[in-house]
Amino acid sequence: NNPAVIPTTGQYCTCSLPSWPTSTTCRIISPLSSLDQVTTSGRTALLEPECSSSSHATLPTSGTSSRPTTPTFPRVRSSPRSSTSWVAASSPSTVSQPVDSVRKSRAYSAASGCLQGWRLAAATRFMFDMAATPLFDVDPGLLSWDMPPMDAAVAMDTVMEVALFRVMMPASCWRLIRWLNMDPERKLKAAHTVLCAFVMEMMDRRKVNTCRVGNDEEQEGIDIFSSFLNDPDYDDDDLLRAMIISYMLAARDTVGATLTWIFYNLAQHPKIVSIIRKELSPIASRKVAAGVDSMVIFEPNETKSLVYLRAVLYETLRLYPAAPLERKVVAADDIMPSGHEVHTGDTIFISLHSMGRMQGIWGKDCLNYNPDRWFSEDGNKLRYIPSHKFLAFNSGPRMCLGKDIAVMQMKTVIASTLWNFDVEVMEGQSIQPKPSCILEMKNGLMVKLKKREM
Ligand code: HEM
Repeated sequence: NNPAVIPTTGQYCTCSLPSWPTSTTCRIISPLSSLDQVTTSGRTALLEPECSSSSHATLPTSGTSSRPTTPTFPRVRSSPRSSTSWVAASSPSTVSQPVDSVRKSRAYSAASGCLQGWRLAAATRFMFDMAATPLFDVDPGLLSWDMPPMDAAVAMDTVMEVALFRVMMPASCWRLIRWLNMDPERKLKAAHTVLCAFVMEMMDRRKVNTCRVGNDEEQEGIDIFSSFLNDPDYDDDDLLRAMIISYMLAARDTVGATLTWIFYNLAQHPKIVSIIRKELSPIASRKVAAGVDSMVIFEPNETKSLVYLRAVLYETLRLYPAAPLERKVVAADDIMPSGHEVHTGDTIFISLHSMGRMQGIWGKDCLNYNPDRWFSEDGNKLRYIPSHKFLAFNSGPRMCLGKDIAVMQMKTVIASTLWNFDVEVMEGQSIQPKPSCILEMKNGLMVKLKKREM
């Protein structure tokens, strides 16, 4: 309705993600344009909204290969704490080496030197199991004691890596590479084979237990795979397999990356943690009264009504959108509300990462982590924010189909973790985003979990 006017071409915003493409036809267009009208490929327009950060820079216009410098993310300040129950790390699924200071810390030695293996295995395995469960209602069991091989999880990492390459490259380029069977397309092919085998196995395991379900009410509570099995449009196994792989890719790293940013932000905002715990308290008390003694686990239906927790999720996704870059292709010539002309075949990149930090959209405190902004004036209920303003789950007909599942999964994980543990981010880590289609932390996040005394 009131698009931000971005007057000049060729600006590049350094508070955005690193490794973004510069393009010969690089242009800047308002983010509040009508997204429905942009959909299929050709020239590239870079939709890089104005940004409120002081790191905003102007780079030379079209035709340059210059890139913005990587934004510097804060280093985590040290905080003196001694007792450690155990050490955990969330996302990303591939972490190279633990940071030196972390390796030297007491926590690391307490974990008998196997922290790195644990980080890699647990974060990846947890997210994989979590993504697979609503899909198949089959637990792949990656966290079981015998630590089965996780080829499918590694294959998914490869797919995400190559996805970024494909997003940045013109289709003709990666198609040629695919035809020549060279990397990264060759790696993608191998990963695809592994994923297909995994999905086939899960489908076979699941089909054994599947029964037909009828109306919507009966469908409630069934896994996603079963709902496809009962749909005559998906009676082709290849199509079904492709659909399931899409869901796995859409579901795993988005939730994993968001959880990481949530715990990172909460560790710096103890007041917000207290408010979340206050919101959880009545549910936890009921459970304790009913006889739960050690760990209080929050079930999905119990977290539905937790509005403050939802606001925390949205606030995190505003500043750290799991899918930071939307790529759209213009279906028909048009003029955007901002006055920018777009032409059939133009490719448009929308930086959700920048949009979440724009003063024109979120106000003067746009860079502050403040869940209260999501509440109505009286502070009682969540205010309506249109999806074209808060684009983290996309807007229009291609909106995220897993939004409710994602919110439910994240709420249960955060509620159960925060109620039972104090989460402390370990000192000395370099917090940086990773150049990827998903806004993951480059080095993961190391935290100490200490059982709360209650
Ligand atoms: C924090 C969590 C998540 C975020 C931020 C997120 C965000 C998004 C975004 C931005 C898109 C649009 C992509 C595009 O077209 O460019 C999308 C699509 C999609 N998402 Fe999610 N997603 C999340 C979790 C999930 C989960 C858990 C599932 C499945 C269980 C899921 C399933 C899908 C599917 C199937 C699509 C494709 C929809 C279509 O093209 O019609 N997502 N998601």
